[in-house]
Amino acid sequence: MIERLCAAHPFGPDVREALTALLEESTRGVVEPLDDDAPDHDVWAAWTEGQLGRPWAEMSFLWAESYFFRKLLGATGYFAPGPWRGVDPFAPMKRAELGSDGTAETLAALDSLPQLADADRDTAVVQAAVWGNQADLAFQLSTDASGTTSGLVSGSAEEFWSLFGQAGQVHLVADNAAGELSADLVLIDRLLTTGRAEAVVLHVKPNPYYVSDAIPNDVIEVLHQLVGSAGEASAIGHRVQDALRDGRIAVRAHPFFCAPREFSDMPDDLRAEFSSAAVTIFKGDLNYRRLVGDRHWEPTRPFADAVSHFPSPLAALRVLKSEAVVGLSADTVSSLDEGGEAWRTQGSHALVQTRS
Ligand SMILES: O=P(O)(O)OC[C@H]1O[C@](O)(CO)[C@@H](O)[C@@H]1O
Repeated sequence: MIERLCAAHPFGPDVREALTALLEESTRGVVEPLDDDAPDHDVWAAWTEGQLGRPWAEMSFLWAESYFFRKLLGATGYFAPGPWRGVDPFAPMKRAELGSDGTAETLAALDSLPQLADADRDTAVVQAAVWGNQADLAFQLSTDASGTTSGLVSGSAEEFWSLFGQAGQVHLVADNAAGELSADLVLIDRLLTTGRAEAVVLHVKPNPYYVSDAIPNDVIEVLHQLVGSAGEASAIGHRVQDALRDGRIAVRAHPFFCAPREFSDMPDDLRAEFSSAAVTIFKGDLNYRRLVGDRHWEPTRPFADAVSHFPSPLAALRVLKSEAVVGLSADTVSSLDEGGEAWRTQGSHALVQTRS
């Protein structure tokens, strides 16, 4: 990742040295404090309490990844006065994905939506939102993911839609930008146009994170792409734009979304927001880890038990890329295990799980 960033940006010696030092620290060293005075310094001081001086190799996966991305931003000068302030170091990679043939094909395929019967259209937008999560640049950098799809290990589009009764405020906790976020905006448009949601809050990351995670600027980029496309993609883009203008869609970026913490530890203000939601939709693998707890659970543990801490009805739409998984039937687990594939981690299986 660091090599890719140095190839993508004309960083000077100071930034390159800071990135090399981060590579050394995170692969062979101990956890060092932040050496910048960014506005989030104090909040990170609390999150790093008791962790400084410990070898990186001993830190939990979730904690280490979040801290790594925070340190990486510090090293690129994201928080410091100078030319790199506020520059998303992952923007070239996200832009390449957004402008790719794959994304263009996905957007062109939206033209078939208006011809579908309502139920089929419902299924199609949920499937697109689930499998859109395959397009994750951090995962592609760390695995040899082939992009093949093997189906849902749990749940269905029908289960997802059964969560929605009377229209209320729906929250969507987004994951990746570009292709995945396009599919999320299509889902949001469906929620609003079918009257299942009267308003939607779209939660994105406050800072660049996990390479391709969406930040507020990515919402604008994806919207431009939709509006500038032809056919149904453009129609959806215009409807989403109108909904942003009249407040039916709000975009928020709470600092907790880049925290090395699970959702059971979320701060009171965020908990209060979710408490008023009719439904909260969680996208992606990392949000799932943070939702059910990033542990080696028995995969048959009921999903409702694992998310009992969460204050609103919820749905998780996720491609499996890491070990944590719950809510599967014993038969599903044994047949997946017998298949001999790395089904939990290779990004070829997905799930839809809900709790009303
Ligand atoms: O974008 P997603 O679906 O949250 O996936 C990110 C996943 O990729 C990884 O960074 C690498 O496998 C996981 O740690 C993480 O859960």
